[in-house]
Amino acid sequence: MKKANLIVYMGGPSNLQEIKPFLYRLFSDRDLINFGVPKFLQKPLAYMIATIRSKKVAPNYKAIGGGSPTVKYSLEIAEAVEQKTGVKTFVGMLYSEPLLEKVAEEMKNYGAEEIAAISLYPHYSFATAGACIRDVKKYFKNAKMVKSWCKNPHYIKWIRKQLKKSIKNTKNPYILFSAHSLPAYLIESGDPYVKEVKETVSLVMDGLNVPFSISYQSKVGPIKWLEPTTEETIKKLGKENIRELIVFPVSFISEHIETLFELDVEYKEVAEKAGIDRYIRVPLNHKDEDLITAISQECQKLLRG
Ligand SMILES: C=CC1=C(C)c2cc3[nH]c(cc4nc(cc5[nH]c(cc1n2)c(C)c5CCC(=O)O)C(CCC(=O)O)=C4C)c(C)c3C=C
Ligand SMILES: [Fe+2]
Repeated sequence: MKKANLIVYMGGPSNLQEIKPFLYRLFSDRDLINFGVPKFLQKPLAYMIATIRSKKVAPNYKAIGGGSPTVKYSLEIAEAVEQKTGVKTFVGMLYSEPLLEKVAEEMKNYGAEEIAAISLYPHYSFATAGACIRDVKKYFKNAKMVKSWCKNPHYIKWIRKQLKKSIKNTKNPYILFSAHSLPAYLIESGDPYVKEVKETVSLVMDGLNVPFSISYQSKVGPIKWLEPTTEETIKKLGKENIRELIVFPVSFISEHIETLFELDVEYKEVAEKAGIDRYIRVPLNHKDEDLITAISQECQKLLRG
């Protein structure tokens, strides 16, 4: 049987022209965001929001080089996983090129019969990894799926290693794990995302004697999202006399708009205004051996035997 790995993710706009179609696909996905309108209105509403939001966020994408590095970095991860596992590794995105729909055709032409699919979200949420699994199953009924990999020892080691490097020359550091937010209605319906983020953080902090907490960033629109927000938490820590703040973007594995702009530009300014002298945002090295090993191991476990 011919084996293949499939890496699935949300994607990102690689240039400014791709922002609107990316946002349209994203807001059309009722599992990612349910506006509470009848199903037939989701797409027209998504089109309206994408039209307005693409203009709002274009300057942010311009500021980080004219597009998102997400697709490029995901392809680099796939290349490294292919080398490590010796198994042909494909990348399919839900909301941008290379669209999963087309990649599934390529995989069928390749003759992939036994497929291990993994999303680049380490933590399971109905909205993210759940949506990836849903779409993989549309094309490959028998694909074996990694649901979540938030406790993989190499993933934990990857975070610890980067954190230790960032803490090295500090005196009284405080670590803030900033996770992507989720609409509160998802958690109320039993979504395990918050629980899984806490599990990762608890494994990472085991034996590290540094104060820490978790906050949530990147909420979109007027509905209720997870709390506390990263912005409010930074302000609060400033008031509590924290002067060295280490920020780790915990639900992400590579750099993108929300690390390079929201954390590095917007929240850096918030921290400065809050009186924090050192604001250290931990970089995400997506090519690191431990991260590649974590993803490779998860795929290998499914294809073994
Ligand atoms: C509207 C609902 C959204 C939910 C729910 C959501 C959850 C969620 N997203 C990530 C990871 C990423 N999100 C990224 C960008 C992004 N996300 C949303 C919306 C939701 N995300 C939007 C509208 C955007 C585009 C940027 C913007 O307009 O603000 C990205 C980066 C994509 C890129 O540009 O490269 C990532 C990565 C997680 C982990 C998550 C919940 C667990
Ligand atoms: Fe998002």
